[in-house]
Amino acid sequence: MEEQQPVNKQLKRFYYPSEQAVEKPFNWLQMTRLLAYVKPYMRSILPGAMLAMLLSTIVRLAVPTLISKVAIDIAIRNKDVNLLTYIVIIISVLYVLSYIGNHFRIKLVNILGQKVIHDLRKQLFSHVQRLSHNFFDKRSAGSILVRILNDVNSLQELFTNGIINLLMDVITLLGIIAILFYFSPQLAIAILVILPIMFYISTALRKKIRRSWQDVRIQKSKLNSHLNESLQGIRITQSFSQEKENSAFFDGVNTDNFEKERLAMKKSAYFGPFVEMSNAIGTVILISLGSHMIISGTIDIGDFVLFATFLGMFWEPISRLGQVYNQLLVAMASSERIFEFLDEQPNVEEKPDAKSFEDMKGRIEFDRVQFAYDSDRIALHEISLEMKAGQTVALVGHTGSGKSTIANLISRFYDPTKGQVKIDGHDLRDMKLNSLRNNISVVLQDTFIFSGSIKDNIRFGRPEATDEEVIEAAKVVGAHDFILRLANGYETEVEERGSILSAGERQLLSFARALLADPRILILDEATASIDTETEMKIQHALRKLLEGRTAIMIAHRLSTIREADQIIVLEHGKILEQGNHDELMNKQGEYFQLVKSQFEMLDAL
Ligand SMILES: Nc1ncnc2c1ncn2[C@@H]1O[C@H](COP(=O)(O)OP(=O)(O)OP(=O)(O)O)[C@@H](O)[C@H]1O
Repeated sequence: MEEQQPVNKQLKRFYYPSEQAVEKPFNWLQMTRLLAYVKPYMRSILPGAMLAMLLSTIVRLAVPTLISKVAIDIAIRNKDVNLLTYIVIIISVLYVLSYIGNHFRIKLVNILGQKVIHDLRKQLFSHVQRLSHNFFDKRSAGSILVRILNDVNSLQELFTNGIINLLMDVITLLGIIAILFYFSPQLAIAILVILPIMFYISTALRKKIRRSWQDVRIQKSKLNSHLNESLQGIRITQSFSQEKENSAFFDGVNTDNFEKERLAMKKSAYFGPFVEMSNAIGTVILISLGSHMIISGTIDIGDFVLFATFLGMFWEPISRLGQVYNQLLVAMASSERIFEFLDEQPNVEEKPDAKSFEDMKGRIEFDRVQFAYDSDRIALHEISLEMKAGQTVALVGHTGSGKSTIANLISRFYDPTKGQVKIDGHDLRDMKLNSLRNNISVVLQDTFIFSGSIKDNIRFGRPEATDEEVIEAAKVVGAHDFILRLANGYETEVEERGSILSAGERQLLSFARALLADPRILILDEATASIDTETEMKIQHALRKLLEGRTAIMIAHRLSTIREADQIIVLEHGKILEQGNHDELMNKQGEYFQLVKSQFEMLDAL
């Protein structure tokens, strides 16, 4: 613990904002929305589960009543062996029914819970997938993961056991109270008078216990976050020899976790004995008052046995009700977070009457386009440009000048705040998103390789492509040779992010992927940055092939890739400074000329 503080204070690292409240006040509206997920199963699973639950509850109440009021008070008192035999048979049949009822209740309720969770997770995932880039800009992947996994999981308990248990417990409690009052209102009042006091104390105790377990959960999530971050950044940690600091921080979080868990256990340990004590008080009242009542003939021995049995059965549902209440509060917080995601609408929306691109040519126009990611920082200032179909256009400029932003607007990952982005004369906002994006391939510097075979990674954009087409695409971009050198060639399985491949190899794979998808518009965002100059020379030819007949937007710092472009657009602070081909811009001796000069000076200095 001591070691953790200085590390934390000095470094301002490993900052994990606490999870939002783990529980929220009960909210009917939200509960109704949550319960709507059970609706599809109202006719299939739910009636069976309810029936099974009712059956086992009735047996639970009927057996003690039969034993006390019929077996003891009638059969035993009158020494009626026949009646006793009947009762034994009836009770046996009831228990068999209860067994069957319980079996089906547990089975059906679990299926119901799993189905609801499955539906909810499916809906959440497909909704999140459709959200726009700005949604992902604002959130870490980890926090989205937590909602799709943990928040949905925390609803599972409510849907599997919670709701049915709630009904079962309420019915059991009301049943017990009704039976007790029916047979002896006086004794019932005497025993149940302690109920509100016990209920109050147990609720207060539970609240404390609940808070402690919330602390444990928050601490656990910090532990998870740290573990996750540490494993992801292990290479950097090792290369900067920060293992000791990292371990010290982990020790701190781990110890905190232990402390919180110890505290929660300590508080929880009060609850069991408290329930026993409540039982004991009830029993004392029952024995002292009940025995007097038997002697005075106010009640029968059977009533006494009935009260004693029900008293023992009373606390279980009460304590479980508290548990369901906890589940409800946790579910409120989780469902609030889930609904917040589900209510999020994509910023980039498709109009209902959106049209499809028929045979896109690839002429791109920006008509006085202004764009800002945040309202206070403008990334593009009313720029106008035209990229003719089939042209290769290089976007050049300092870091942060707006090159990737232009590419993002062409793919319509964002909509301009002012002006229009058009392809073949159509405003992108009037077109179907799929029909636009099916015509565009983007190759980024940090290309993403999915887990799976090399072959399937190449055919990512066109899953129906044949093996021959995959190999042909790899050959054209010069990836074929290195793929053949892998353990299983095209069938080699790569892990998530393709860490067994070098950055350059991953890049070549993404070229093959782009070529196979055969887009009309190709965006290469710093795509050749990870490839060494020699390989780049080799693939220049492949690159030309890749660009052939398509409109290509290349974002590059390297002169060799830029100079062959038909058009070079020089950007600065979101504005176009210069435009033209290499020779024109060199003659102009402006910003581009300076950029080229500085690259040569840098090379000379080496
Ligand atoms: N997702 C985002 N959210 C908010 N601001 C962003 C986002 N992406 C980029 N920006 C900002 O927009 C401006 C333009 O960024 P852009 O990525 O277009 O630059 P770039 O020219 O491609 O830079 P680089 O050469 O470094 O890739 C920068 O000021 C950047 O900080």
